[in-house]
Amino acid sequence: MSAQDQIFIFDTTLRDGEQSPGASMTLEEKLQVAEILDDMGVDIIEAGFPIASNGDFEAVSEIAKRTKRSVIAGLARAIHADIDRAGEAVRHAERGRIHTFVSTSPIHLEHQMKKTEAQVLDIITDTVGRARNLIDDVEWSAMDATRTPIEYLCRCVEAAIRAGATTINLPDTVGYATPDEYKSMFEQIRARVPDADKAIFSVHCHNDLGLAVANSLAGVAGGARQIECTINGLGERAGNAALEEIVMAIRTRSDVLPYSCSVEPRYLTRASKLVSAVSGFPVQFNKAIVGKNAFAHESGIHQDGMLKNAETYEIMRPEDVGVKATSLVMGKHSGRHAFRQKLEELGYEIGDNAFEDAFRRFKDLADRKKHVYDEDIEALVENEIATQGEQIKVIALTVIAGTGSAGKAILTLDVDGRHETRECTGDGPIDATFNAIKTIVPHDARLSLYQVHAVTEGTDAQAEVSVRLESNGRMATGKGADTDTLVASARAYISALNRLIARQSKPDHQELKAV
Ligand SMILES: CC(=O)SCCNC(=O)CCNC(=O)[C@H](O)C(C)(C)COP(=O)(O)OP(=O)(O)OC[C@H]1O[C@@H](n2cnc3c(N)ncnc32)[C@H](O)[C@@H]1OP(=O)(O)O
Ligand SMILES: CC(C)C(=O)C(=O)O
Ligand SMILES: [Mg+2]
Repeated sequence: MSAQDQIFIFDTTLRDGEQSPGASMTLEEKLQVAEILDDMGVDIIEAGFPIASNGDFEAVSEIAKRTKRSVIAGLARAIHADIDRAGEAVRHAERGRIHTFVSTSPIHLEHQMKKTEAQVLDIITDTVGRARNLIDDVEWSAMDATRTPIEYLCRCVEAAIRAGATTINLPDTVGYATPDEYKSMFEQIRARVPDADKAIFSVHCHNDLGLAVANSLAGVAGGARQIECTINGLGERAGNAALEEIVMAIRTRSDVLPYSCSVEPRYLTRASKLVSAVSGFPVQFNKAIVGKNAFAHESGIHQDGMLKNAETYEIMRPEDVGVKATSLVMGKHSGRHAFRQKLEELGYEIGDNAFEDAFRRFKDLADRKKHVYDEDIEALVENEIATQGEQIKVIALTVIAGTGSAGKAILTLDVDGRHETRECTGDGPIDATFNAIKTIVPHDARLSLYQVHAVTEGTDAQAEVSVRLESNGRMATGKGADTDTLVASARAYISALNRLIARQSKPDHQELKAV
């Protein structure tokens, strides 16, 4: 690959990213972000806008002093005081850059700058020249370049290069461009501006129409070799192009994007988490590369494919971006292949009939529960194993409970293949349920333990109930799990009762212990 195919990654999380309303970071937080950006191999870190406040100045200066590898840039308007302040802030950097910008579009010139085209051309020559007197590395940006007539933009770029700008950034400030337009803008400027080859061209895209990454790559196809982007796509309004998406697009599609960049992708997940934590902006679950679901699969057909060969449904390896492993999330869309794999992971080997029963109960559970955790599956399988071959089974339970009346339970049990239903009251719904059991299966066992605990967190968590029954010096403990505590209680009671009955049919000399 030739040197011209190198893409320079310019991260502006600490400047444009911080401009997101509510994303302000403290000095300490900015230092942490700068450190990881430097470690991951970002070429240029835009550390802030030094004239904006003393805090911003201090952050840029500190980052400039501490950063080992990356170029440190400070932003400045086309105003002497801004440029001098930026120069002062990056003075201590191994490699510093002043990034100065001015509007070029008619709407900005008329309404914001209140300047003519000729005045702005003079300002460019003057301010880029001033920056260049302070430092060798000067970037000039044409704010709102994509809404600027191409002839005038050519003259502005020419003036900036002539005054000493080494990087020319043509931002899509308001996220208005389409990929073809953006590519064509770079092609035209590079073809028409004298000495265009003396500068590196740069893209800076906003995501107002969701095109920031596509536009950035289109700009590169048009000849740009620097990409300005942010971690998690943080930035003004809908944000900037996301660094992690750019880096992984270049790596993953090297067949059609023949460029190299020096960012080590293993840091991407860690950087994303850090920026999310310090900015307070959560990362959406389905965000490309760094979203919680970017390497997670729930549907059976995809899980089946993943188990056979990960490339069936994944175009990147999770470990390449710092994610430990693909996760096969168990849920209502999962199939038998994934369920069996999960059971193996959890250390269960069960026969085909028990497997089918457990799978059916898992599907029922997943229909009722948003997240099915490993603990849920463990509870379900333990229950399946424990109740295999049992004489009595819970078929249905309806409970009426509340203030002002006794609890009522309508219970159907399968006893040796016969379904029997009884309605009973009690001191609360659990007492009513246990009374119904006693009515269907009369017995003299005493309840000596009743315990409930939640298998996982959340209001839809499964309850795991333990029940211990004692009779004639023998005891048996049963467990039941369900999202409904009352159903879990009935199952636990029945499980204990089945065991007690089984034990009572064994010879007397066998000592019975709690299971
Ligand atoms: C596309 C971008 O992301 S641009 C960067 C945006 N980022 C920020 O604005 C964050 C930091 N900004 C700030 O802290 C403040 O806006 C400051 C310190 C820069 C300026 O504050 P103030 O002097 O109070 O001005 P205010 O912000 O109200 O208005 C901006 C002024 O800068 C002018 N201006 C805007 N861009 C430029 C530019 N590139 N070059 C020169 N002047 C500019 C505006 O025309 C306006 O000037 P006016 O006061 O003569 O009308
Ligand atoms: C300051 C410039 C580069 C900018 O952020 C933009 O135009 O979006
Ligand atoms: Mg911007």
